[in-house]
Amino acid sequence: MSDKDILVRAENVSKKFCRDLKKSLWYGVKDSAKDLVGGASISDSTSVSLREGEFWANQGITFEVKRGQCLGLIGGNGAGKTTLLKMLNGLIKPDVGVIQMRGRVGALIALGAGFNPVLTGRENVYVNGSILGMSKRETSNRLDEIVEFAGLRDFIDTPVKNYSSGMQVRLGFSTAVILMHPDVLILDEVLAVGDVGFRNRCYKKISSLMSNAAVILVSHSMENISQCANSVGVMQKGRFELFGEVSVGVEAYNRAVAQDHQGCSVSSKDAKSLQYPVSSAEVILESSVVEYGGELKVRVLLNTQDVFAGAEMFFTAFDVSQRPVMCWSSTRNGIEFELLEGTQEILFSVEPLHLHDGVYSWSLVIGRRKTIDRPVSISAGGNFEVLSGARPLNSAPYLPLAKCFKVSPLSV
Ligand SMILES: Nc1ncnc2c1ncn2[C@@H]1O[C@H](COP(=O)(O)OP(=O)(O)OP(=O)(O)O)[C@@H](O)[C@H]1O
Repeated sequence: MSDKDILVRAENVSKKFCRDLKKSLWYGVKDSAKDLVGGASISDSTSVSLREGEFWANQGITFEVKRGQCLGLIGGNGAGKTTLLKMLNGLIKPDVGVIQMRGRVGALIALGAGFNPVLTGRENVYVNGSILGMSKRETSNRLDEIVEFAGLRDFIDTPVKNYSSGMQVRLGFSTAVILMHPDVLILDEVLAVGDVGFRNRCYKKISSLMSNAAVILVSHSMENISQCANSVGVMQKGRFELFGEVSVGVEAYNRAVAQDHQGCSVSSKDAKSLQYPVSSAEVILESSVVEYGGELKVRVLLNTQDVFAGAEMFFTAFDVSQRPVMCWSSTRNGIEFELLEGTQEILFSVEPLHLHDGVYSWSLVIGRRKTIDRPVSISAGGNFEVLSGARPLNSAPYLPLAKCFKVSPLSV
């Protein structure tokens, strides 16, 4: 691959923001005035140093993405991923460093990015086409494909302000990919609001686009990152903590999350995770680090508003690619139990843990047994790590046993 195939290049890029709105506005006025008078240079001391209230949202970012490559950007909330994408797309400019983009850039960074809410979907596609310098006929030639891919045939003449967030993303993605034929495609987490079917179509489209383009993808789903990316940048506090192989980056990220979250709690406000009669739940692993062959002790604190008979519990572990590698189920272990009314503690241990070295994510689901129509009552998740005794991992998920299982009421 020659230098011509490098479509994205960032060299020592840094961006600072100010936490205080008033100061931020004042600094903005001062910087603009300075720009007008002489132009602030990269070595300008106000550019490279922080003033009161400022912080680095991105610092010293250097990387390249070539044609045919997909870079995944991962990191916790506020790590600086979106800020970097905005600089790559030219929405904001770096305070320090240089960004070079080659070819046409298609980006989906915010919901409905670039769409005029009062115009219909169709009108927005034409507006986007004319911004790209396309004739009406050229846009018309691609409109059918855009509408088809977005699955919005019945809504293409509806104003975009009446679209759901998923519909906005559908049109945004289709326009960015099919209308623009981008050389560089930049995608933020927004795809997450699309339904599973549309997301799968998007990932297929991204794979086919990659033969001729470079893709930069931000996602909190390690499954999506593992599926699409062939290199990864792990961001923390605006810097690349690690840059390189996907599996190494995902594992490092999961390890950091595991240290942060040994347990997980959900309250009744989290309607997706919790259903009547459970009003709050906390799931705690006794230790987030377990030896190969050891046991994983799990403590669940539940508050239920009613007796919940015929309950069933699943504890599933997933590897870095989000493939299930172990599934423990109370029913398979011959355990019948019911949730009591009020506060209670459920203790159980999963063993033996035949998982090789690495970081795993887990999910815990309690549902009503055999009722598929109301399957989930609580669902929670976090991470744990297995140490020592690396052994080959069976490709099929395995079903461990329970050493003990106990439900006891707790007085509050
Ligand atoms: N316009 C702005 N003014 C001030 N601070 C900002 C601005 N935009 C972003 N920030 C801050 O910069 C930091 C990085 O934000 P950014 O949106 O890049 O994080 P992120 O990694 O994309 O997070 P998430 O995963 O939650 O989307 C955060 O502390 C955020 O509050």
